[in-house]
Amino acid sequence: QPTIAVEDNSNLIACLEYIYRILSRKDKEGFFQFPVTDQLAPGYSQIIRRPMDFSTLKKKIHQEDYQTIMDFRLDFELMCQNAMTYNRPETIYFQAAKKLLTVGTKLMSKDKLLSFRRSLE
Ligand SMILES: CC(=O)c1cc(-c2ccccn2)c2ncccn12
Repeated sequence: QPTIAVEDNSNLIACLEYIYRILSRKDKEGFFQFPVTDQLAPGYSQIIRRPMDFSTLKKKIHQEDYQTIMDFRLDFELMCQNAMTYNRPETIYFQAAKKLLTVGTKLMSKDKLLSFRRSLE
């Protein structure tokens, strides 16, 4: 009776939840908690082709859409880049995105992930 190999993603999900919580708490103004609406940001859905926000990141973690921390990091970076594409550099949204991106990049830096992965071996 062949056993179906089911990936045990529980460690990965616990890691992603931990990283998500740290980053989400950095967004004190709540700018990134939910999808940006065209009411808030005129023309947003025409300019930003792949919207992303913390509520979507969280949903994808629990839907097990992320196979690695790097997959999650790509969506996190997309969320910050969107804000730095739509909003002008002098806006609070652009500056909040830039700060958030710095925190996330440090938290999920390549060397950190590498040493973490080695610690699991
Ligand atoms: C993230 C982003 O680009 C954003 C969030 C918001 C936002 C999010 C929640 C409450 C108020 N504003 C926003 N408003 C206008 C233009 C852009 N934004």
